[in-house]
Amino acid sequence: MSKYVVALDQGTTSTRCMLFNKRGETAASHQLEHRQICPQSGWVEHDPLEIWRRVEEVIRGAMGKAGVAARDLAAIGVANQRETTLVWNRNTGEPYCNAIVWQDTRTDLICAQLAERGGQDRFRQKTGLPLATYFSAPKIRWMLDAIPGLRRDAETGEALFGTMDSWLIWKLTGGPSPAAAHVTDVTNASRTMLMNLKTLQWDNELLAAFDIPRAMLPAIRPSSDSAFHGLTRADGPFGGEAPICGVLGDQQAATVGQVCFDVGEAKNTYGAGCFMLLNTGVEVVQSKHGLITTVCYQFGGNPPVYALEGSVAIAGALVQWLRDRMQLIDSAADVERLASLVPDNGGLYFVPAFSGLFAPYWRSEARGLIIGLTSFIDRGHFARAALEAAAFQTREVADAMASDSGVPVTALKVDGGMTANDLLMQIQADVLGAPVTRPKVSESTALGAAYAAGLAVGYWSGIEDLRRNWSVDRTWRPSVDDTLRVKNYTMWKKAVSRTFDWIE
Ligand SMILES: Nc1ncnc2c1ncn2[C@@H]1O[C@H](COP(=O)(O)OP(=O)(O)O)[C@@H](O)[C@H]1O
Ligand SMILES: O=P(O)(O)OC[C@H](O)CO
Repeated sequence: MSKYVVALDQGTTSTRCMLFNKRGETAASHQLEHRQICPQSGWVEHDPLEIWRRVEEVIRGAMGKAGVAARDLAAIGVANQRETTLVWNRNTGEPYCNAIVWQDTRTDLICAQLAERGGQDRFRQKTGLPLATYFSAPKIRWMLDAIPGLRRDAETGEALFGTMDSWLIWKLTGGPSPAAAHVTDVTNASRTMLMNLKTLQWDNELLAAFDIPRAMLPAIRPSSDSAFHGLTRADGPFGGEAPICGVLGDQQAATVGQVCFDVGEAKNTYGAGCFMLLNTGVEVVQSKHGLITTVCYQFGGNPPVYALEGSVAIAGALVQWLRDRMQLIDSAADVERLASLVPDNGGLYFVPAFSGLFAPYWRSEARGLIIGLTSFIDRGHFARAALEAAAFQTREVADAMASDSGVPVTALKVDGGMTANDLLMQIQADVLGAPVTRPKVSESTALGAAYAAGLAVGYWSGIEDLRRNWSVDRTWRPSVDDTLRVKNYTMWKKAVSRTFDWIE
């Protein structure tokens, strides 16, 4: 019997490889960051070959720490930053350019032109998404327009498009050998703006509207698939053949890792951004309050399960910005120590609209601001305001979820890199006025990808097995009164309104 299921979590800021046992416990883990490339204002890129090298290193690192070989693995699951767009050559394996990251706003004009007919919600009925720079289709279109010869290669199928899952699976299964798998799963496909949410197929009307050739697109598969997505190559980083049977966008993976399998169950993940997903079952529910509709998961031949999502572009990325660009702190963890030096924000609000504002506003012309500056403000207030920004943005999407579902958020399951920050967790409970619970395995994204893979090969027999694995690490309860909570949130909303209409 195989000992472990392995998960790759290719995130916005870093890549992890984690091995899990049957109880969902971590047997080994290895993680590496990659560069955030910002060539001009509003542009964010990743180097696909650098990310592939990180993937190779973390796989070898985690397998080495656990002392296992490919034959010890029951299955492989992949979770990935969603929407980030890559195009590479099938014959050479060379990317045509850097990946355009989900936070990148260069496609503003493409989106605005498409919205001239039908408005921002022109494709929402089919895709669940507003026309926004966030999603893949405008990014593919930008590449097709900007890179000489790419459209010709795309039309013949020599140029391949993929989100990060497709790229990594193609590499792991031997690309550029002709046998390499060019696939994606329904959750990742639902973020491209090219898939019809109901048919789970690429949609001709959408392809025509964005002018994207079908020949460059991957095959769409279930998230958990016993007829696996591909077999790893013996000469690759796993050092042997193992089946890739689980693929999920990272936020959907975290929803699975947090065992939100019932309608009405939700989780919030704090990574580079912040993403709250609410399981809405097998029905497509359209939001009236600025959320998006997305495929949550599809296990084998079962009907897909959908979710409402509140996507916040900048959360942990703001902490990283304080570290790398402002050099206010040496490590992300330092922000907690600095923020703990002050009892409150001292009247300072930091709205990190670096990529415009996502949910619930969808304002691409907004830009970040810091407001409330007085001579009293010091570095501690900056750190505190940066943490509060994640908590206030989460409150806004929680309010939108409550309005859409008619049920208030009375408790929140959380995970992701930022939840290591205990002060942030207390701030979140205070801002929300509801308890916040972190599970023992806070790497829910990797765990969810492992679950999808393990379910496909019978390593876990069903979702009841997975539910038994979930347990509480710690819960934070609100510690401020309602008057203060309302006052602070009102000031936050006022600060947000000042970011609007900044870009002409
Ligand atoms: N102790 C901490 N306090 C605040 N933010 C943190 C802390 N540790 C990590 N982060 C932030 O969390 C993010 C990393 O979380 P992770 O879940 O790995 O994200 P991703 O999947 O986006 O790469 C980074 O943006 C980092 O700045
Ligand atoms: O890499 P993360 O965890 O910040 O997640 C990024 C999201 O998938 C973007 O939609």
